[in-house]
Amino acid sequence: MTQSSASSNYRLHGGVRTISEEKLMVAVRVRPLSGNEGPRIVHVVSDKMLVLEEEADSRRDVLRQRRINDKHYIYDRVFSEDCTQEEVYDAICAPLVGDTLRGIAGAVFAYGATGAGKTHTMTGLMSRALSHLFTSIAESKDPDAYEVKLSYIEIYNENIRDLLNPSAGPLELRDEGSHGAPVVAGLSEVRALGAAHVAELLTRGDRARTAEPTHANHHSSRGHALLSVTVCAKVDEGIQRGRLFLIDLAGSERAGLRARRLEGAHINRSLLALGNCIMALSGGARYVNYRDSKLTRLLREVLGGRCRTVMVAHVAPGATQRDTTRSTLHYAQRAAAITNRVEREVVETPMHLSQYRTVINELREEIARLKVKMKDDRSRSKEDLSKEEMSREDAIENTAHLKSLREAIVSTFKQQMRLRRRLMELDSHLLGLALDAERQHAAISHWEARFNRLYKPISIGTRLSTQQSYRGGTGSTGTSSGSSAAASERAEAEVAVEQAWAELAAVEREQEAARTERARVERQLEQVRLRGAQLEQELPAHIGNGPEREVLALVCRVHELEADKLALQGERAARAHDLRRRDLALQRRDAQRRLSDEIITRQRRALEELGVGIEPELGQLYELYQQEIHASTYTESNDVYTPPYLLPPISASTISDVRWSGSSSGSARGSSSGSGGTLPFDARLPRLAPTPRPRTRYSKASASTLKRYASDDSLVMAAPRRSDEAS
Ligand SMILES: Nc1ncnc2c1ncn2[C@@H]1O[C@H](COP(=O)(O)OP(=O)(O)OP(=O)(O)O)[C@@H](O)[C@H]1O
Repeated sequence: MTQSSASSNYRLHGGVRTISEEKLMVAVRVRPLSGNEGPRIVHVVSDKMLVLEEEADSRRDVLRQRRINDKHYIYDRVFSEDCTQEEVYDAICAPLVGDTLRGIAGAVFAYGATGAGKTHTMTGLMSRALSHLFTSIAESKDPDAYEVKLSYIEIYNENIRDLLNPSAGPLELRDEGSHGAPVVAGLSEVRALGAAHVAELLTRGDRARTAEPTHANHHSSRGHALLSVTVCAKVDEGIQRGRLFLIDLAGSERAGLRARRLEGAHINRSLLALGNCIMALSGGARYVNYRDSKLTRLLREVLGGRCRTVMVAHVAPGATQRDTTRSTLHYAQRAAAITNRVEREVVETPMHLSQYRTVINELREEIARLKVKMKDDRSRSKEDLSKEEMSREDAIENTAHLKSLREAIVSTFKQQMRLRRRLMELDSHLLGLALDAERQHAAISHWEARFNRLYKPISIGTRLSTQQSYRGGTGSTGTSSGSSAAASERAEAEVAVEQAWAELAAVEREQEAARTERARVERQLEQVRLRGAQLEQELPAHIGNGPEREVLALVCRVHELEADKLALQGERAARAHDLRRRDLALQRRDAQRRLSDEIITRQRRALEELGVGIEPELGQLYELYQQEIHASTYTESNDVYTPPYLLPPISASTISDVRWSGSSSGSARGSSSGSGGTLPFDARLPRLAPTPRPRTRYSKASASTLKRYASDDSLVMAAPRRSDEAS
């Protein structure tokens, strides 16, 4: 697998073609009755209809009243508790997998109250969809033409977490791109190698989800989970991109434990925003406010966008759930009125900036040459025509020759454009691979810093054994003092690092293959260019007045338009690339800051354990640092948000020793003025630990890469060199 993009786009754009306008498919799944939820009030009548028993208004004629009040609901599909996971998959998700392979985006989202069965359904769909996808690819004509990538995020307390890289901090959601597409900056997209690999990734992601017991569900998901599967395939027009979004929403819940109020409020707020979007879209509103929550911003394509979307509403059948069931069924009915414009997406491959420039320059040169020839020829042909009358036979012969010449010129031009595009694709691919490599280095670096050790090699072939010398490592094995959490984190680190090395090796192999292919295409392009030049040489002698000249002028115009188009694409690519570069830099800063936090926290603990006082100025710096972190993690929407990175307060005893009250309250925003602060600097303070030895492999690689970023406007980023790594 390869973790690739520095950002993931949740909106589809590029060369798209509308397939059809379609209503959302709405299905309802009723889960089995559980022991403590009263008598059954939801009855599945058919695979399209269910009945919700309502309470009788009066005690007289209860049966009659009930019949009047009971409400019938009709949906595209209703699944009773007897329906298997397989049946649900076949009915709603299997067709979307076929679509994904054809470049069409599809989505399934599970909706409903807590404990209604959303995660149960989505877990079944996710594993089946991915194994179906890989089977279909394997059975296709050209399995190698496909590439599958996964990203998996959770929105928890309005923060976006990368479930495939949970140690990364909260990710930023940006509106960018030509359509204001929401982009999750810094999200890892992992290239999936096969069904088994995907199963492992999903397990890893699911383990990282936030779950707590609630009154209705002992393992309740407390955040919304969005799995995005992207399938790219090479087609004649460019790269066809199909996407499948599988979304497990958190369930709404009435106010519960104090500790859960915050997350409950966030869940309810985002679900309310989602409900509002559903109501607005189903009512045909001209303006739909997606901006009220991150969830709705991310689901913009899924609701009222370009996806073929299925909503699976989940209900519990018991009487105690009547209100939530009614509300869920109501929203599901409204959602059925939403229309999406389903489209097939073929994106032109993003190109490499320097390549844009080269191609544009070449095109402009070609245009200039053709124009000169036309000009020369016009004057000459006028002279010629005035001096000598061309025989009729010659004229016919010339016209025929010119026609075939013109066709040959146009054909070589097309070939050149195709080969140039291929070159750009390869450059762009190489650029992506370099970023992939960088990302793997960053992942290894993260774990090495986390455990202050160099990781042991893994045996995944001869290639990796060359890395052994570097990774022989000096770090301690870091034997944990028995904490099982620490042990499991270490085990996770081992697996993550092992995968990172394996991916690095895969990336290098791919880089090699891409370079070979690039050299081959370059040779081919040179031959075609020579041929084109020869054909142009023939032009002046044969061109005449009239329609031929017009056609030639048209060829020039086509060249000009192509050049203009490329110039525009180049600008767009430069902007996109710049953003990716900034994302990577931000990620680095974030990692550095975490490391600083860790160092400061440990040093503070050491100070406490040694019972030494700290000088007031240092105390104030701690306080300032804490406030800075608080300010930078405090977001508008999180008015009751607790920043995750607060450093632990210094214990009261240490503080009282120094009569400095700065952070003794433990408050993130405690006063830093201090009441004392008169104690001189304590000579027993431990020295700062020496700066951790930089990981040569990563630091050098990143330094050289960043330097290139700064100085080289060609935007080509080289993968870290082996010589760097070995040192
Ligand atoms: N169709 C079903 N058949 C059998 N068991 C089910 C079914 N649906 C749900 N369950 C069981 O009901 C319990 C609650 O389901 P689940 O965790 O999927 O609910 P949820 O809607 O995701 O809840 P939350 O929003 O709190 O995460 C689980 O123990 C699950 O195994």
